[in-house]
Amino acid sequence: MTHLSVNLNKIGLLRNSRGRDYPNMVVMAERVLALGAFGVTIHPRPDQRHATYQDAYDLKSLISRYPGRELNIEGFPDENFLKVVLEVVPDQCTLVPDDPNQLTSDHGWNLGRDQDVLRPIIARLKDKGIRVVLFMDPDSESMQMAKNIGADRVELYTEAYANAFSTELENACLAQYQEAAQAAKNAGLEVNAGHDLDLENVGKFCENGLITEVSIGHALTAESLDLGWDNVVKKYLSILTQ
Ligand SMILES: CC(=O)[C@@H](O)[C@H](O)COP(=O)(O)O
Ligand SMILES: NCC(=O)COP(=O)(O)O
Repeated sequence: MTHLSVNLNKIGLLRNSRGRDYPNMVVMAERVLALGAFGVTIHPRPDQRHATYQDAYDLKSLISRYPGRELNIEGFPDENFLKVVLEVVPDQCTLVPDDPNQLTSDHGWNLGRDQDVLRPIIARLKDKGIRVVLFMDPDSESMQMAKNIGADRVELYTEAYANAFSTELENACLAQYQEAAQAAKNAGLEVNAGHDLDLENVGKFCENGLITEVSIGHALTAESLDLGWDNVVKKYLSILTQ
């Protein structure tokens, strides 16, 4: 079984496009929790184009009413982001090496270069009891270093898998991810995954039982335009609990 954390970034994008509080982030979050999702994720970027820092506080209030469910806040650990995370104290914080002007997340950490910067940041978050996840490419060689600098989990960046799915490259690509996931487990890390996962490709990715949690938002929101929000969430939950 793999936990589903619904990424609400695109709810924030739609909300922000009209300058009103509709759709409401907390209402949409509570709907997925009521359906059985394990948690919700937001990725407040420096320009707050979609999820905002205020959303983090609001979702923390919500999740505190759902014992056993989790709030995951993703982002680049600049001082504004860290201030919010250290005040909100989510269950999990996923550190992502994004530049402010990136369209979306498109790479994992280079720990050989970034380890000395990350180590004290990880320690500050863990001192508050926050589980720390590093957003990583599927590189088996980097998993022990992720553990050595204090990470609790890695999140495998799955865009390459999504692109390979249903092509002749799928099996080789999936094997690389499974090798990286096993290397992470061998290093004492749990394994999350996310980016461009969808109803078609998520089941194959998680069937090996190595993935603790997937965070899914973009495709889930787009699929909801055809199938309905609640129906899509139920479909993901059905796939992930098989
Ligand atoms: C880290 C990652 O791959 C996603 O969680 C990220 O949040 C996507 O960000 P956008 O929703 O801004 O594309
Ligand atoms: N970390 C991945 C995530 O939270 C959602 O990514 P996507 O499903 O919006 O591509």
